Amino acid sequence: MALTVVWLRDDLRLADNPALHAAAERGEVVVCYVLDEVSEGIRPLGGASRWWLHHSLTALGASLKERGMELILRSGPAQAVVPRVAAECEADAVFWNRRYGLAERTQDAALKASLGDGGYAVRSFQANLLFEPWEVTTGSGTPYKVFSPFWRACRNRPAPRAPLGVPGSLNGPVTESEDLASWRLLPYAPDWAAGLRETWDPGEHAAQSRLQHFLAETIDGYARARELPDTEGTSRLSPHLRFGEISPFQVWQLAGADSGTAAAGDLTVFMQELGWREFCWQLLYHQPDLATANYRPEFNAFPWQQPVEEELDAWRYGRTGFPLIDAGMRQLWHTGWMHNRVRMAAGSFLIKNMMVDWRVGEQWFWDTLVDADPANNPANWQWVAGSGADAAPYFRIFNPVTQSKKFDADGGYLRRWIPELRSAGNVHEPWKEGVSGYPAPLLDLKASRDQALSAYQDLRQA
Ligand SMILES: Cc1cc2nc3c(=O)[nH]c(=O)nc-3n(C[C@H](O)[C@H](O)[C@H](O)COP(=O)(O)OP(=O)(O)OC[C@H]3O[C@@H](n4cnc5c(N)ncnc54)[C@H](O)[C@@H]3O)c2cc1C
Repeated sequence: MALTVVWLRDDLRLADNPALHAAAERGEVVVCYVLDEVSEGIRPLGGASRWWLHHSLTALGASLKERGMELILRSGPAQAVVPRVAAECEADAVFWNRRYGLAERTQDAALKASLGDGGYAVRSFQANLLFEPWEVTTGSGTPYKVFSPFWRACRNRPAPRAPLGVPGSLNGPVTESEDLASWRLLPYAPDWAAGLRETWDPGEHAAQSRLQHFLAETIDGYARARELPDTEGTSRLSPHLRFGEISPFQVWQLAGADSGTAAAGDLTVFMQELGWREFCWQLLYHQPDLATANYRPEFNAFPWQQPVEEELDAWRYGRTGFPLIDAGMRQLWHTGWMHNRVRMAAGSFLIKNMMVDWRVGEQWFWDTLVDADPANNPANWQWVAGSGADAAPYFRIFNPVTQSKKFDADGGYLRRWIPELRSAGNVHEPWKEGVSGYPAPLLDLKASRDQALSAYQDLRQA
């Protein structure tokens, strides 16, 4: 009897899981997840992501149990652990869905070779991106560096495939599994995850409900509402997509099927956001050190300032004295998520007003976001810095006051996240009236903006 080990990674779902589907079609299945915190080059998860992973694995284990299956948990170097699991359960095949980071691809290629040598059938599948990064290239075969032509080229390709269902039947033997609690993915002493628990419900069922809710309630008006941090105007699918609890194919198809009711413009903008996700991943595929190296090497000469720890903490914990930045950073600290417009403003403030290297902010987001994504996070930080592909122009410095007046005119978002400002008259510029208990501005917006502009101009002329 054929028996396939399905090695899950960033694809913690049963539906639209091509590796699982193909394995179930050939015979018995063992589903396994490996916590690999030791293999070289694999970026260790941040705290919020570890919290998410724990709950996502719990949800997946429960879904498998309903079908009479066990989720097999192992830790250690995947290179050794996966073959061991395959040998223990006397499998004849190992399947997985593709990953796109260099260290991950290198690991997968080595495993494919060694398992193949050992007589196993090994297959990998496209599951987590709508378009394989190597398939979308310019006429001369090079990767796209600008989003719009990249996305146009994607849209000119055959439409993404229809998603697969949950395999009709799943069965297979049980082999030894580690205890999830022993992995200590959840924070303890202190337990800082109360806000995450209040806000999120990880797992495939919750991801599906969130998508349904978004398409029924929120997609109408998305193009405008997505800019307003005080509105639930976006899908909040990002952590579910990050951990593969839902696939982009499922989102794509359901959103497309909804086109009868939603305005075409809203759908186009939403699908374009999924396109940005594809774009970030193709950037990472072609520049694997996206989280550590400037995409534009001329930025290597940028005069970043050595951050003062107290000032950095003021940014991290929402005490800069600029309400939009503080509201965003407190939302992030409490819920593990921040609205996109505020992410851009908070990033711009750190990089351009405080002149701190974008990598410092990227690492903080990596630790604190539940959707911390190996491609989206560095690509967006580099976009804000101006050092990335198709990046914001160097002279674009978000003014936190103008931004909050424009996108949170009545101050609802600011008041929600900054209790000190709840009864302030001028919530956008509290320093004008002096609100007790709320910090004075960390810096002079105009002087810091001029300083950044001059540094960016020097860089251009160099
Ligand atoms: C400095 C900075 C850091 C960021 N870090 C991350 C990160 O680690 N992980 C992450 O998923 N997104 C990141 N983003 C992009 C964006 O802020 C989030 O994807 C979005 O806020 C998630 O909310 P949502 O699911 O409601 O988005 P929606 O508006 O509903 O969009 C749907 C999906 O499209 C994708 N998407 C949307 N915007 C972008 C974008 N700019 N780039 C890439 N994909 C996008 C996401 O997968 C998102 O879930 C970052 C943006 C900035 C400015």
